[in-house]
Amino acid sequence: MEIPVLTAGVTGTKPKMSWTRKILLILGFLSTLAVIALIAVAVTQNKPLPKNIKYGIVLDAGSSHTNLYVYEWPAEKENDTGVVQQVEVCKVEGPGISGYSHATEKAGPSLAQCLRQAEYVIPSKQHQETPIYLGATAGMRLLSLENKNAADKVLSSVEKTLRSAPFNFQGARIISGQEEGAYGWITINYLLGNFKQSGWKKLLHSLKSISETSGALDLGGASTQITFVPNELSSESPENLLYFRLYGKDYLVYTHSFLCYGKDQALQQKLAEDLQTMENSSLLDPCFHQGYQRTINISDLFKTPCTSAKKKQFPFSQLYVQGEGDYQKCRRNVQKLFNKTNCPYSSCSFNGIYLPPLQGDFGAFSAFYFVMNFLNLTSEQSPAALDKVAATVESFCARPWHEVKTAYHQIKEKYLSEYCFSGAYILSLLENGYDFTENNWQRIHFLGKIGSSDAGWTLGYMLNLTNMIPAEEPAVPPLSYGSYVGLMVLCSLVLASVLLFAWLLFHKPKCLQKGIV
Ligand SMILES: Nc1nc2c(ncn2[C@@H]2O[C@H](COP(=O)(O)OP(=O)(O)OP(=O)(O)O)[C@@H](O)[C@H]2O)c(=O)[nH]1
Ligand SMILES: [Ca+2]
Repeated sequence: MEIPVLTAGVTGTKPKMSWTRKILLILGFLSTLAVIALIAVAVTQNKPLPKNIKYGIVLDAGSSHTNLYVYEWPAEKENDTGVVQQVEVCKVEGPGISGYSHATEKAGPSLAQCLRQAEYVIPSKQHQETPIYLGATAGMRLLSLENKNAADKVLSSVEKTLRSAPFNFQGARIISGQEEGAYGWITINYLLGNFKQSGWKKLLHSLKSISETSGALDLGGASTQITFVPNELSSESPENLLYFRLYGKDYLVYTHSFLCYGKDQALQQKLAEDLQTMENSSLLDPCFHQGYQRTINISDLFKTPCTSAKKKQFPFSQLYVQGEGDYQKCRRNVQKLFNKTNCPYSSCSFNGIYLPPLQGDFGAFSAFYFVMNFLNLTSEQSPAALDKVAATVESFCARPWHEVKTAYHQIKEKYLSEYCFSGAYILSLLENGYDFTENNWQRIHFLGKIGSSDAGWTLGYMLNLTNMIPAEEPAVPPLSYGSYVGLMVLCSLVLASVLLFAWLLFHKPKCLQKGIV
């Protein structure tokens, strides 16, 4: 076969460029141009569009107080997981809305300041399209049991105020304990990115068959919720089972809300129980620090449906609580709140409520977090073992009140005085109530926030009401923007190199010919 470059090298005369060579050169040039154009088009065409932000507002009308949350998300990514995030939280001054039972018309106006804050955070041209929801929890559940008329008036007052705000009012209602548990579970799993798994993570999970979702533990002032996906499917107690289809996957979730077992109502229950055996008005209470004193109106103690069954005539109208600071005694005292004698199912938590065997990791938030965080027991790097947690609460309870007050002067006295009781109550609820042991204790992760969003039921509630969690997995491009552009560039470079190589092979330039001759 004749190789033209070698012939040219031997003759030494200036070669005249052949037609084929000219064509190859033009082709090479055009290919390079095409590659450059290809890259330019890929980059410009797929450049993310400027963000179009949407907003949503949820008010969490809890038993102890109301919080207003503002969420935002990019409009074009509505159905993706993990794109909604909290941008603002406003704590409403004063008590929770159920605390306005004697001045119902003041419940709505109490929210005005936080609504103004939301108006400030959300651009005014988007006010009208921003949905606003209010969900009331255990405080209002109790009020409606105690005085339905007052509860309705409180909700009307709240609705009137929310309707007068410039947002798109979507409703103000009491949510059920089941909903509260379920939405808390949705919130944390959405924020942890557990619903939608892509590529390798999905494969890894199916190979190891590990639990894909995290359970949720919520401790409020008036109720507490436990929600998780159990290992075995059981239809023993259908009212505790919920079915969801999210992003193309089925979930059968166990949930239960214990009304009267939030930490404030639990304390009321404990004091009401203590009163039953008292002969005078003075109570030496092991759950408060030595030197701490509190006076409680007996009529207030028995107002709530959580204690009303224990109401009787007492020869005194006020209860004088004196702290004793004895954790072990306090634990025994608190333990009595969990009745484990009767269980009509294969397994129970307490008060005859079905509880399947615990499964997987749990995210524990609200007062679980406030209390454990105060006691420095929330570290994820070195999670404390159960005995260390108990020892920490014990030594905190043993500290005299004057010392605690001086050491933590910046903390509200109401919160500070109750950390000892709350620590003992949390341990009792988790250990005696739900049967957590030293073996699975470290699977509880105490968390206040996930990213910028508070752990709680509100985000899950909004995601559900705005249909932002689809039942089926939305069709998404197989590659992300970055990988797509990267792949385009790589293919183009390979193409260009192949062309260049081919050209060099068939039309070796002069400079490369010397060595051959
Ligand atoms: N230490 C501390 N306690 C708090 C804080 N915020 C609220 N609490 C208390 O923790 C308990 C639970 O608070 P939340 O989770 O807000 O309860 P809630 O939503 O009002 O009550 P539910 O309607 O039962 O859910 C209550 O006793 C509150 O008084 C806080 O920032 N620090
Ligand atoms: Ca709550």
